[in-house]
Amino acid sequence: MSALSAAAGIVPYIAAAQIARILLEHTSGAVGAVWTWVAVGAGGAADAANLAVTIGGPVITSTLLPATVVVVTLAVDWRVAVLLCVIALLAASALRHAAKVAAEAEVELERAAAEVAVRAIELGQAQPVLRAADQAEGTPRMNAALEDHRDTYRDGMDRARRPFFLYTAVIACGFAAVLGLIAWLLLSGHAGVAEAIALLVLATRFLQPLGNLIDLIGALRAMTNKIARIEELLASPALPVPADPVRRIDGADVELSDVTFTYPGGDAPALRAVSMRCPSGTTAALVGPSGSGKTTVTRLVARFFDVDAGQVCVGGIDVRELGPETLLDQIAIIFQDVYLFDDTIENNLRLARPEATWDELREAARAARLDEVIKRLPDAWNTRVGEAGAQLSGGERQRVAIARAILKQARIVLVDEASSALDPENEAAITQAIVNLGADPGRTVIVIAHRPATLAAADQVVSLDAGEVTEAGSPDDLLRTDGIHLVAADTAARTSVRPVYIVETFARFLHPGAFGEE
Ligand SMILES: Nc1ncnc2c1ncn2[C@@H]1O[C@H](COP(=O)(O)OP(=O)(O)OP(=O)(O)O)[C@@H](O)[C@H]1O
Repeated sequence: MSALSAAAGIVPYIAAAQIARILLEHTSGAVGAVWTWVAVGAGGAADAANLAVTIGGPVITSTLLPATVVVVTLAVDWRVAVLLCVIALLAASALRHAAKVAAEAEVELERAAAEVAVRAIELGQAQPVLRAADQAEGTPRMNAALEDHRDTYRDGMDRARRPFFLYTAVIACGFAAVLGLIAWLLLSGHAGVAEAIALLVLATRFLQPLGNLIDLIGALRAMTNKIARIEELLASPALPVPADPVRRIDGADVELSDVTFTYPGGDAPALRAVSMRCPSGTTAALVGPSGSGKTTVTRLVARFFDVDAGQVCVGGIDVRELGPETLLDQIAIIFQDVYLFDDTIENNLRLARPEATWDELREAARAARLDEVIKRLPDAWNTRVGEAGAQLSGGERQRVAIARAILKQARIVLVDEASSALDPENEAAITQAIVNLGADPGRTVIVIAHRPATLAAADQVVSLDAGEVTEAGSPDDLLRTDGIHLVAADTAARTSVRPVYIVETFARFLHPGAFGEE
């Protein structure tokens, strides 16, 4: 057979393969989903359908194209077609195994990656403290933890990669076997040159997309994991919304009656039979050692969780009967670490009420003692605060949050007072800002207090320990009882100030006359 006729002979095969490729590259939907299931392993039909939509095209090309090539090959030589089928089955089974092992390794890998990221952020955030202790590169414990998680991450990467080598080996061996078979067919006279070349082209078209599946399977697995995480999040039960929610709160008093609450998955109740009442227009200071339940009280008032027993009422209405927006419209929460957007001070404030007038902005800033900060800034209200508000100190950021709460006209403000050491100016300003917050007769403030001045300015102090109320009363009442020691211990622990100093400072606030300061 001349070279010309051999070349002419393979044209129909190549044309058939190209037509098949074009057809398959434009096929979508169900077939892709079936093959995606094979590739993804235990992925699930719903995920497969989702994935077929997004990366279905390449998957179809990489899977249906080889299937069609097998059919075309069958017309040329059944033995090569059978061998291709065997290779396809072995490859599918190797791929399923690889996907399963990779999925298991990836869970471990993601946990380690998250841990490494947290440690790295911690290392960055703790730089001031570490530098002060001449340990800028991290404490040995910190570095050991980082090293440990890095090793886990490396192991996970290796474990996830290993099974794919098996798949590559199957494809490579398969190609060698096909070459051998074609050579034997040619040499034994079972196939002519044209047929042998056509079979070679078909085999290449068959194996090439199978090789591409390795890359696709990684993308598919990553997507499946992400979808699983989103589904897990969406599956977490929402708090029940009343069929006919109350849409108006008239008062601002907050009352917890006999509240017992355990966090989902928690072993012990975070609060046990806690009762406290904060009349409208008053400020209640929560104190107690770490883990005593102060934050939990504020979370329950904002209805982040529902109580197990008892009742939380706002304006006399059980928070479970209120529409979620109605409650959150009335509440402002000031966290210890205030997040600010990398925008101007003005825009960071306007977040609370975009339509606020300039007078309202200025008044909120004045009450929050933010005006003096703004005056010092190079562009006053137009100064950008930097990423996460990095241009401002922690105390100044908390003043921005207080100004936001005032601007929002929230009737209930929940404050977790900054516990980090503040300079005297910031400390006095924040205390004054919290006092100003509570000065509005229509507003109730619940503050997790870490400073004597804040305690002294409150209308009542509620002292918690191990989820129970141990003391409650006016600051004066508390001073007369042992409660002051508890307050002193907690505040001292947080501020690294000697308890005796705290007790004395607190007493000076309440009874300046006794210290000759009147
Ligand atoms: N999300 C949570 N899941 C499970 N348990 C939690 C959760 N948050 C807090 N707890 C537990 O509930 C108890 C009360 O915690 P809470 O944060 O209210 O205390 P706290 O007095 O505010 O402490 P701190 O002053 O350290 O912030 C603690 O035992 C704590 O471990």
